[in-house]
Order: sequence, then structure tokens, then C-alpha cells
Amino acid sequence: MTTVKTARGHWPTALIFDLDGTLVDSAPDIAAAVQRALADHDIAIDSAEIRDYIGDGAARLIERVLAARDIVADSAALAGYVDDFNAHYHAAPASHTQCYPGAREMLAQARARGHRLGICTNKPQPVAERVLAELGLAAQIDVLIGAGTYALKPDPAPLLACLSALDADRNTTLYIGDMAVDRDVARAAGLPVVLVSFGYAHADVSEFAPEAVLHHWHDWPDVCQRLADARTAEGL
Ligand SMILES: O=C(O)COP(=O)(O)O
Ligand SMILES: [Mg+2]
Repeated sequence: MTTVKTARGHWPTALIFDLDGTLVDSAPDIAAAVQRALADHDIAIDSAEIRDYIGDGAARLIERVLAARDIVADSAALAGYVDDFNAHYHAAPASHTQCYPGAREMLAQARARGHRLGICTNKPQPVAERVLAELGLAAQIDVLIGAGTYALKPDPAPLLACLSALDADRNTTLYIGDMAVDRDVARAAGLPVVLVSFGYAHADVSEFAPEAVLHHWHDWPDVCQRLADARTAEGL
């Protein structure tokens, strides 16, 4: 992690991350929980397919699984499936989940340099807390905002809550995610956004027109430097 001196001071001072597909590859545990929840209803699904449906919260995930099988569920049935999924996921949140290469080191370096670090995820808050704890990341993160209190991303409410809890300024904070929803929430909250290319977008994330694309966490200092140079050139 690099802090770059720009015309108006150090930038960035705070970083807010998406979780799934950005800091951690959680798809194997999410897939296992979906499989367990739906197996109780004799619905089988391949774990590779589930990866395509992650990113917009548990309800949308289950809806997409059911829609792909032409299964119509009323809201009560859907809520039941989602509750089952959350229970299975909460019971085994990080059996196979891993940090993406370089993510752990990037967080440690960012903390060592005094940056405020937040996470804003559509994953339910209790599960997100358990994932961070089991991966030994909880102490690195100043503020975690998961699903449960605010509307889901791309509504800006959870990202603005994270910004506020970090006591951070949107002019010196960067948001980093992996999907179009992350670009949308950043735009809605007025933050610049970097998208990683190794997450769950299943598209070329440069098509979403982020401020930068990150292909590997080891590239983070270079990406940060380029963004800072661009800000300086714009007189920001
Ligand atoms: O759980 C999800 O659907 C996505 O979680 P994320 O916001 O951390 O990518
Ligand atoms: Mg994500």
C-alpha cells in the first residue's frame, strides 16, 4: 500500500473494500451452503454455477438458482430457502474460503501506514464477521458494514455508513470491488472506484468504467500511484 503525496495532501487516507470476490474467494463455502440448503428440497446444483450468482446478496442468489430451474417460489418459500442458506453458511463460513493472493499483505501494509480500513459487503453481517475472524483479518479492519441494517448495495446507504463510521472524507477515500454493483454503489456515494479483475463479475470489468482495474493485489502500489498522478493532473 502506498500513500501518494498529491497537490492537496496525502491520498488516499481511507480504503473501503467489498469482501466476496475482492479480498476473499468465498465461492466454495457459499456454494456448499446453497447445496446443503437446496438438497433438503431435492434441488441439486453444481458449485461452478453458483459462482455466477454471487454478488447481490443471499436472496438474489437463491432466486437466480431457482429461476435457472424454472422453480417459482412465493416470498414465504423464498424466505425459507434464504434462512436455510444463511444457517448453513453461518455454520461453516470459512472451511474453504481464502484471501486472494497478496490481499492479506496489502491490508497489513495499509494498516502499518495508518490508513483507516473498512469493508462494505452484501454478505450478512454475522457471517461476514465470522469469515473475517476465521481468516484472521478482523483486527485489520476498522469498520465492517454487512447486510442487515441498511439497504443492500448499490443503495449508497451502507457505503455512506461505512465512510461515516471510519470518520473518513469521500474526497480521500477509495472503494475497491469486483462487480458492476460495486461501481454503482461507489458512484452513488460519490467515491472513486477500483475494480479487481479476478472476482465474480464474469465480464471484462473495464467495461464498467472504473477509475482503475487491479489484476493482482501485488500491483496495488502502482495502481494507487497512477490514480494519484491522475488526480494531480486534474488539479485535485
Ligand atoms: O454475498 C454477496 O452476495 C456478495 O458479497 P460482496 O458484497 O462482499 O461481494
Ligand atoms: Mg463482491
